[in-house]
Amino acid sequence: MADSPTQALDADASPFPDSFYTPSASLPEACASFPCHQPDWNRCHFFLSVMHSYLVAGQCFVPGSDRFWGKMNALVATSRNFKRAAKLLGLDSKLEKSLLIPFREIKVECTIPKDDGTLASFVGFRVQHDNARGPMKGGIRFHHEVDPDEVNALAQLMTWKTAVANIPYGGAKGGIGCSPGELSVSELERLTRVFTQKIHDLIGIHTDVPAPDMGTNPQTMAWILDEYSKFHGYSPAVVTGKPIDLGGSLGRDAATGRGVLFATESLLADYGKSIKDQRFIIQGFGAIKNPKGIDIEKLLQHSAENHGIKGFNGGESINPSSFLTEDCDVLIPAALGGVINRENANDIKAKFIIEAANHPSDPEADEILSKKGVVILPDIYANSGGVTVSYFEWVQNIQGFMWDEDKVNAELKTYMTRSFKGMKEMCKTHNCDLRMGAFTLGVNRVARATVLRGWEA
Ligand SMILES: NC(=O)C1=CN([C@@H]2O[C@H](COP(=O)(O)OP(=O)(O)OC[C@H]3O[C@@H](n4cnc5c(N)ncnc54)[C@H](OP(=O)(O)O)[C@@H]3O)[C@@H](O)[C@H]2O)C=CC1
Ligand SMILES: O=C(O)CCC(=O)C(=O)O
Repeated sequence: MADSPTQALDADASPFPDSFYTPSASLPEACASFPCHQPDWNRCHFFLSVMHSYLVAGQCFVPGSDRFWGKMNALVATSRNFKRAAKLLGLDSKLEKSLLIPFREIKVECTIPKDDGTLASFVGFRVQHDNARGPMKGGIRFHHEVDPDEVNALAQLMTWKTAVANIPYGGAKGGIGCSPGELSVSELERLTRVFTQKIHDLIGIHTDVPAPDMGTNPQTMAWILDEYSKFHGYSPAVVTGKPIDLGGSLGRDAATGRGVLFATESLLADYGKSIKDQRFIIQGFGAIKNPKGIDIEKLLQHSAENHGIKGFNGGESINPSSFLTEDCDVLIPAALGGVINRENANDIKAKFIIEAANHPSDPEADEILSKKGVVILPDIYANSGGVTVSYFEWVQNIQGFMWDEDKVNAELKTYMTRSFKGMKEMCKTHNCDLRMGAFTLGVNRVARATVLRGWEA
């Protein structure tokens, strides 16, 4: 994987054509644009293997990389969407480059004693992508698949997402490559505290404000808050998604999901449809189906009591590998990135895809799905409810005044509805799909703020 994704993105520094670094350069296409001018799969396959040490893995689809087949590198995919938006907006190329390159990339080693006394080392990342519109904002992920390119892509997505939501933030994202399920609570606490010790002077209330993401939760935020406060004094606004007892906001826990609900309502209303008439697939809770509907209360209760959905009698279990391509009207991927790609896009039966997860579909899938007439509500709008209520939490902490839950939810609805309208207007202006509508909305706001702040050193 690329240690420095921005370096990997700088195609000027390489003898290879731009197309070689783009995700559309599938192997045969890359062959055609290669110096050997030999559109031969096997020769290029060999050549790519030999060049492994020169080219940066993950950016150039090195054979053997899990990014080669099907799943596109997250940073390449995100940057490609950004570049399409920059083109639609007619951005100056220097401004475009400046918006793409992250403000700061942090990589730290985190070693902790495990409960059995042995040592375990992990790598933690925080990529601070852009702060033109305000403090950088974004979650911290604990997951075994965390890699620098993906953290970089997620940080970039946060920049456009906060701009789409029109909240006064930039974008950042962090992560530690670990399997949280295999660590005890005390090991997770030590890991979180060591990570915080390594980054505490680079985050802050007006600099960079972390929050939960996959594998982290309010308890993780409480540890970060406590560790940070040892260095800087008690500072609840330094993280959001905290437990309510430490200044967390009512409604933050459910905010991402509630935002997805408002987003789905807006989209379906646009097509003269409503939620109650649709059949849904929601990824991220386990693979069961019931054509008559699932009793969510019972499922939640079963899951809490049994640590998962296994044994739930209100539905039949299905194969996780065919889950996304089951028959339905609305598909909501709500777990990992890259799950909808050129390998399965053709088999998707849904008419609408609501991206609750970050970057669940890549540009190759977008192209296939658009030809099939599938409408995709993009992540940087669809899942922006989480960071929007994080903003409300930060505001409450700074004001020292707590809002009631009805106010939080009502404000969230106002923000989600407003962003939907803004995104649709951009679709009209630029004659584009919803993904580009959201990207042009976000990128344009960040570009304007950047230019207004000026370039004086
Ligand atoms: N938290 C937030 O506020 C926001 C999160 N997001 C995005 O939403 C997505 C989910 O994040 P979040 O809800 O915080 O994460 P959580 O860790 O709370 O939940 C993730 C869920 O996904 C399941 N899961 C993990 N791996 C897979 C897999 N390979 N296939 C199917 N399901 C899987 C997990 O199951 P199990 O526990 O069994 O592993 C878990 O139930 C991410 O893409 C995140 O970036 C977006 C905006 C805001
Ligand atoms: O709540 C936040 O600050 C960030 C949430 C997040 O990581 C996301 O929207 O992807």
